[in-house]
Amino acid sequence: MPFETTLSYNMDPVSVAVGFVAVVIVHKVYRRYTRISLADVPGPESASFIMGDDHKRHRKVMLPGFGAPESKAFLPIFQGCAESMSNKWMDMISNSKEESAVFNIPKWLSRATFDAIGEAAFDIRFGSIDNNENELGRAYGSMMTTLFAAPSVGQIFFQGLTTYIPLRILEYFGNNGNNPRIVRMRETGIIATSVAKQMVEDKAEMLLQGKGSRDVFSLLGGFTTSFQSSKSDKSIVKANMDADAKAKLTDEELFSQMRTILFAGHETTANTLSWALFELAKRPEIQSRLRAEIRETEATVLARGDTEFTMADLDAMPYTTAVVKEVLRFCPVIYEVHRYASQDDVLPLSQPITARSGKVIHQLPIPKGIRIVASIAAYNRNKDLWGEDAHVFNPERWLNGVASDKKSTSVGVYANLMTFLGGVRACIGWRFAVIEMQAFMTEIFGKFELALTDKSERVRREACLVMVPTVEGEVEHGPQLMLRVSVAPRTEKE
Ligand code: HEM
Repeated sequence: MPFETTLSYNMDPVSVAVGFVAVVIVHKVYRRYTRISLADVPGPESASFIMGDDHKRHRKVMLPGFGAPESKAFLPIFQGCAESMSNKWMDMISNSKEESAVFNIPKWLSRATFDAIGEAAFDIRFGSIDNNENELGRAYGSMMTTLFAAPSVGQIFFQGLTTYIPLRILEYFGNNGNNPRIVRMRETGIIATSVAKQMVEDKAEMLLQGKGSRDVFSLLGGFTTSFQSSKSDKSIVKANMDADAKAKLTDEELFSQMRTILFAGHETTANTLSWALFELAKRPEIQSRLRAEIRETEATVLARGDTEFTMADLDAMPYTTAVVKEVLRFCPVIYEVHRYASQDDVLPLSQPITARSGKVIHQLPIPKGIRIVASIAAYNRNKDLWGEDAHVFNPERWLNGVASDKKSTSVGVYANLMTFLGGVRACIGWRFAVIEMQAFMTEIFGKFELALTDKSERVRREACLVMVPTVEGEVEHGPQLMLRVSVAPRTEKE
């Protein structure tokens, strides 16, 4: 990286457990130009950008919406969105002459997960699966590839140069620049804010009428300064009654959080699911085993008179759980994080490394001010943790004890993976994401068989802050993963 003092760090398990998560990971930084322009999308007050005490305050406000019971209560919403998508697929397959159809998977999943985040987080029906007309859904759709895919040498050079340009000039450029990528980012930010404002207005009215439901926002909304004045209203969620006035979010902060949740809460899950479908399309034997477990559980569900899987049903499906964990290990869509050290530090290493000088190093000195690029993907494929076949997609490792959840260097919020990170900046929506994945995987693989196409043989992992599938030579077409989908036959017993 030109002009910057950067440490590229492959997430040694010991230093992750001992120091990285605890000390360094708290302090985050984006390359300034990217940060300024990217802040247009979630908003400058978003949890992704704020630091220190402000960050703690935002986390405290948001956490009640993302606990285990709250996330589990969203299962029927996720199942409904997955089913809407699969009903569309069924219709399109039955109308096709070939008894199968080719779908651009990330586009469908982006629409379905956008509907899911709308309903679960804000109690709003975006209806993207039905008509794909939602302006914000469409703006988000190909945003990451438009902005960050295949940067030219000039763009990379400019990014490096921004370290030396005064912040005010960069901000002016971010707010007024005509570069198509900056314009796109700005416009998406404007649409996202107007959607957030509309949602706040609608929701405020509902909450004040005592119609708040269990969506994340009903919990979040209670903390805003707007609601403080109406504290006497008994209808406002209990959280608001208990909240310390200093802990509340301003309206601007609330809009930023809503934009963060709208974006972080659907593109990550949509791309993770896309990679899941890709890995399974390559492996029909894993699909069959998964489908057998799903249909066996389905038979139990129907026999007891229910129509949908409960959380207990999903949690009692060991193979499906193993596949979900393996997808999250093998395909971490946020593949690296950027931090800087706010103080001198030292990180111990699990294995000594030999420097170019020949000196053997047992710990890594971290000087104040150094920027650290930490690879989540490298941690998730560390052979010491995941076995010699760490580079192979193999759900079996979660069943045969190789990838036991309780490693001696246990880090991360889920399954000892770094996919959702760990520590105070861990993903707030990880439970939400895991349950959403369980619901979508069960719906898709219970009903369909997936196969590769000529185009999917040319899939390329496009690193645009989120790892997005594109096709070699067709990056300008945005997210692309074309898979052939057919209805999975049922045996007489099923
Ligand atoms: C498979 C899906 C997901 C993955 C892999 C993922 C991963 C991550 C990672 C690695 C971070 C830390 C980024 C950094 O600090 O640089 C993060 C932060 C965050 N995620 Fe997720 N995420 C997912 C789904 C979700 C969902 C569904 C939501 C909300 C509904 C969400 C909301 C957030 C928020 C608000 C933050 C910022 C937290 C903070 O800085 O305090 N994420 N996510």
